[in-house]
Amino acid sequence: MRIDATDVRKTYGDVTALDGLSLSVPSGSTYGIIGTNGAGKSTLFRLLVGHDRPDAGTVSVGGTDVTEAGRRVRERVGYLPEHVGFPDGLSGREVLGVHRAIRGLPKDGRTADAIERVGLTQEEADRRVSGYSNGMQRRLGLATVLLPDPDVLILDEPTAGLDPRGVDEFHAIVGEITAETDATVVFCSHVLGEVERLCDRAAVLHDGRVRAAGSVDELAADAETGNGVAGDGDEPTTASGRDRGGLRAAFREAIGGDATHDSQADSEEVAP
Ligand SMILES: Nc1ncnc2c1ncn2[C@@H]1O[C@H](COP(=O)(O)OP(=O)(O)OP(=O)(O)O)[C@@H](O)[C@H]1O
Repeated sequence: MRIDATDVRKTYGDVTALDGLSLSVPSGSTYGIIGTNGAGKSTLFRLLVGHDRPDAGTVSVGGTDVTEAGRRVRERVGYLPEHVGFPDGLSGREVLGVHRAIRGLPKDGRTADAIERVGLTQEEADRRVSGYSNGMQRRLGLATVLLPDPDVLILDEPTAGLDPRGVDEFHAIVGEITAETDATVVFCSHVLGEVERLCDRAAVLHDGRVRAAGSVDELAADAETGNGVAGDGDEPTTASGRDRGGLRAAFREAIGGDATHDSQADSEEVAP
């Protein structure tokens, strides 16, 4: 399913979170959103699943306007917010059972499948979530969004706080999903190498607007050759900027050399 956001504006009091943002995510792509803190990534994701409404502009998933038919869209979308809380008294398996029931999904073994898919052991799934580590909670969160076999996955900083093994395992899960299904996967991350590794396309958000978007190769190559901000063309370029960390250059160029944000991106680039 493709995703389109057109001229989207969203304010919270005096704060403009999204300032005329437009973005197109082709069906079946793995799309990385990179941006500075406060760029509007989480706001965009909330609008994509109808948890919030734009002040202006339109957001659609699979051609369906999210503002008009949010519930229908959410049936096909798995959304993992940045912070997920689970009731302490329940086991991981029970949490999944509640999610399955709320979504009206059949009891057909999908809970056990989801547990296995995210790398939780069946024994861990029977433990109370109050005793889960951060990594186990992230895995459980991902399992909840995989339950309905969604057409679209929207993941808000899914690897934040994971140790290197957890990050690798998350990458493997995304790799499996993209290899075995035609799901569209959109996630945001501060780790540019992760976006380069996993995504075919990416966008740079800054101050509530898309500053650059396109195939990862194209963005990286354009930044390296000084061709300026890339458009959102369909064909990747042949030059592979991936090998040379070119996405970092694209990010720098897109946010206009803001020194504070730049150093943050650099430091997080090397973080696991
Ligand atoms: N519910 C809200 N109430 C008030 N301001 C908000 C709200 N949600 C977001 N904002 C503001 O909107 C701007 C964009 O926030 P958002 O959380 O979307 O950014 P982000 O790119 O996800 O940031 P981060 O990388 O730090 O998670 C910020 O200035 C933020 O303070």
